[in-house]
Amino acid sequence: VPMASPVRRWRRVPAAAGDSADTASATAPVVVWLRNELRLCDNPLLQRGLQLAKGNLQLVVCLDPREFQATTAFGSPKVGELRKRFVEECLCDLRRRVAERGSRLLVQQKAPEEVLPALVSEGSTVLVTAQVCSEERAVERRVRKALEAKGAALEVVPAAGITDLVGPEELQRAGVPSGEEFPVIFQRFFLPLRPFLLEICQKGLSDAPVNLPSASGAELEDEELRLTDAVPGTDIRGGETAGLERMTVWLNSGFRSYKDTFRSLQGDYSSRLGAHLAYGCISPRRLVKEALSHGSGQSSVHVEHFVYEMCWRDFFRHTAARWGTGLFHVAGPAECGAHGMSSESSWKRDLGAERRWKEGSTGVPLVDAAMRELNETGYIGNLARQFVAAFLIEDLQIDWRVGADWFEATLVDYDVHSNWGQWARSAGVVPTNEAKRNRVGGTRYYDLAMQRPEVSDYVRNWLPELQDVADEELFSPWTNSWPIGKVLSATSNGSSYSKPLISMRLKQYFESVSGASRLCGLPSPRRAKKGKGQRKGGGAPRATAALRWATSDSRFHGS
Ligand SMILES: Cc1cc2nc3c(=O)[nH]c(=O)nc-3n(C[C@H](O)[C@H](O)[C@H](O)COP(=O)(O)OP(=O)(O)OC[C@H]3O[C@@H](n4cnc5c(N)ncnc54)[C@H](O)[C@@H]3O)c2cc1C
Repeated sequence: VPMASPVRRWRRVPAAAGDSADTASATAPVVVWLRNELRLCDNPLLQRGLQLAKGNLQLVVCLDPREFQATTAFGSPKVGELRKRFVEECLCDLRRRVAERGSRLLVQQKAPEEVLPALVSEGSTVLVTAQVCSEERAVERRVRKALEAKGAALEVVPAAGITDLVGPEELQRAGVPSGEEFPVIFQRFFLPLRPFLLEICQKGLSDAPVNLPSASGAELEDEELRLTDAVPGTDIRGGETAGLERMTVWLNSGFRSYKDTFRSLQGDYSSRLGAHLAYGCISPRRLVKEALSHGSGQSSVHVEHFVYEMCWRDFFRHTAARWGTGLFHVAGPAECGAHGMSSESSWKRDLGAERRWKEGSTGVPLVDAAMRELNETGYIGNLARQFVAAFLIEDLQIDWRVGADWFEATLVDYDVHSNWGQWARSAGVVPTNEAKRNRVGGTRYYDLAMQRPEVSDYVRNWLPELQDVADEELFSPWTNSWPIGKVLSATSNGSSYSKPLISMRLKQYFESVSGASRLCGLPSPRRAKKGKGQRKGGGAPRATAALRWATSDSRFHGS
């Protein structure tokens, strides 16, 4: 199982000729410290570097072991194998694009506060994009201190136009308060902003620079990026080149029916650009601008819905800034406790149930199919994210952060703001609107899935053991099965499948939908053919190393 066997893919190589100190430029280098803006086009951070640098610009990425080799507070790898591979692809692409323009991208597997001071001299400036979450800001503080000791400065460039669609300036223009006053209800952000979006998104877009000033003076060895063992499963390729290609293909294909398809389970139903947005291979403003001006400027429900979803991404970034570390606490931000939303005592820990949820062996086919897809490909669509979250939270009543943590480990498009923000919403520990509140505890997301024509194919595709199970048993295989042990039960075709880990309420729900399917022909299950792409089993990725964040910075500190 590829995910269970981490491979060492980063190999040190000797420094290239010309990298040594004796070729250092007399001018203090300007360093662009890239984190989540791994692109050359539409990159105001890079533009700022070009503006400041007098012939000596160094581009650097630090693969911080506290992130790339660490386990989380819940014991998952902080970055799973599939996301590591995505990042490698991003860096290979960026390195090639930078080299074509006469410079180089330095990649180091060390903490930035070790790397950056070694690149600067007195009077140097290091540029970085502003971030709002605790771990990122803690690293920034350490870097600033280390740089100051060398007479260099850290300049934090606003995120609007780099990683975010909008910042305080654009919010003010739309009459939306920012910072601590940022609205907690999405519509109060989106509706006033929408009329200004096209104009905002046209700002600051630029082609990739034709040339980049050479980087001299760096005394650090470069590290070769090498993709060794391919990790199968995902069709998401990292890098600016792949991101821009995917954007073009998407805008000319699936995008045209997005509102009808975005909550599907199979097929080309959504952009799959989340990972490129998360690592900044493409600019969110570019994507929204291209979406809005696509099809000769003809806006449609599909364009509108896509832009609406893109704004959710920004909404979570601004609310993360508002909630601070409260977003990572089990009861949510303190101000929500005052609303009586949730308390620590209402959540359980059950390692056995957590393991079965993670590996996709809960015995509930819809949930298991989605979890196996997630483990094998690093991706599931929005609908599947919603119902597996609802299952962990509502049915198992497990601490919602176990789920957020597992998504952090497994999603290729993991984004701290959207992930933790969405999980907190699903758990009801941040204020939500009435509609979302009513959904919590309901079967809305299972209903949406069961109405999808592809739902049976989806389950059979990811659960080969149910391949030949009769249609009327597919969503509730326990109904006609024979118990053969504590964990396994035999299905009517003789293969084994987990006994259900499920509340009576949900058990009855799946029995009734299976019954409805028997009686009314809904949801019209069809049998999928075993094809080449057929997945086998799931399997949880293993932690790659035991490094942890210093507890003082931990997102779970004090929770
Ligand atoms: C429990 C849970 C966890 C999630 N974790 C993440 C995460 O870690 N990273 C992430 O990018 N999204 C997350 N989402 C939101 C959403 O499900 C994904 O953005 C989307 O499914 C990614 O697929 P796509 O790129 O094809 O999106 P598309 O549907 O094509 O949308 C385009 C882009 O808009 C943004 N977007 C779309 N829907 C949402 C949304 N509901 N919230 C925030 N942004 C959105 C994403 O950047 C996405 O790539 C989560 C949702 C849930 C319910």
